[in-house]
Amino acid sequence: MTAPFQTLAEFRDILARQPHADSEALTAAADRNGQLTKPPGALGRIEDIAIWYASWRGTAAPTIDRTQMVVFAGNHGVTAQGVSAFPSEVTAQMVINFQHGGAAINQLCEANGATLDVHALDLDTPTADFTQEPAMTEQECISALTTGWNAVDAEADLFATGEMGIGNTTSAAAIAAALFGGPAETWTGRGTGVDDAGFANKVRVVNEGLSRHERILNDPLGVLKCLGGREIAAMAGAIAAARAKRIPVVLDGFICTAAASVLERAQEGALDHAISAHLSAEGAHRKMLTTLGKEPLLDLGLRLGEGSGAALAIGLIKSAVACHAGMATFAEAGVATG
Ligand SMILES: O=C(O)c1ccc[n+]([C@@H]2O[C@H](COP(=O)([O-])O)[C@@H](O)[C@H]2O)c1
Ligand SMILES: Cc1cc2nc[nH]c2cc1C
Repeated sequence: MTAPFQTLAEFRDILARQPHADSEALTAAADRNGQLTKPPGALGRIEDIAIWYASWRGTAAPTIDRTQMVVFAGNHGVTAQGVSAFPSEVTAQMVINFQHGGAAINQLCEANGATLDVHALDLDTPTADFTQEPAMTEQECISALTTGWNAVDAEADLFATGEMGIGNTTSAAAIAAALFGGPAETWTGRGTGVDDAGFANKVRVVNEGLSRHERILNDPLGVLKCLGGREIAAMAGAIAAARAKRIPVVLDGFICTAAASVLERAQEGALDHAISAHLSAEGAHRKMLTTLGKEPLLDLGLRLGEGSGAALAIGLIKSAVACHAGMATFAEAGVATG
């Protein structure tokens, strides 16, 4: 797909003109769900997932045949402030690991039947330290959004995204604090595992970022540019591109949800086609999801990122859609209704 925007203002306009769920397909899918051989509601949220999926695909009984996972990687200038338990070199090293098939996400995609694409965004040129200046120029931010937009396979019928970027939990916390307000400490977590002093330092850094960029805090795309990262902008671009193609999206953990939050704050309802895969162990993820009105599918204590939680949730979504399309109705099976 070729990205149809060249400025942040044009991207904002596109968000305002995105397609919506198909209400006829939703009604038809709900009707079919009511006829399937199970007590009403007995498959719990699995039923809701199938109906939601059908409403985005625009047919009563869709199937999932082509699931795409895309992991975006970026480096962060704010790591100069000592915000991570790991050095920045790990970002590029993990990208090589992804390419060689050695990371958790490789196994999770294989196990759950998803293709995996990895996009490394200018790893040799980290974003600027957001305590000093905007993390990205408008052009850099647009370029990252474009990479994300163009990464989506138009033929995919389920799209999942995740990230790799040492330092990006600090960026995600700053984005969340800017978008949703409230004290920095309520949005800041331990990331890869900083100690108490490290946590206090992250809170300081988030607060410095918020003060430095105070003027743009009411502009969600300005927040992305000033406090975000390339992989975060790319995830936002990809989530928006999937919406344009009516491809349902599976969101990963804390950083992915922060990227998604930018879209929701820029355009209410921008995440209606997205489902939260899991509740991350990163402390503020629950608050972020509650604010977005999203209930995560899984709660496994994950804090890996790289799309891992989303890959695990793909199995559930495929199962939901397979039941919906493949189960017999009471009439077909000759089973008596209650
Ligand atoms: O997905 C999450 O919720 C998550 C929570 C904590 C850490 N991570 C991963 O850890 C890295 C960021 O951690 P940090 O401490 O360097 O900010 C980045 O590569 C993320 O993929 C991811
Ligand atoms: C080893 C390692 C793997 C990761 N995968 C996603 N984020 C990560 C951070 C680290 C440190």
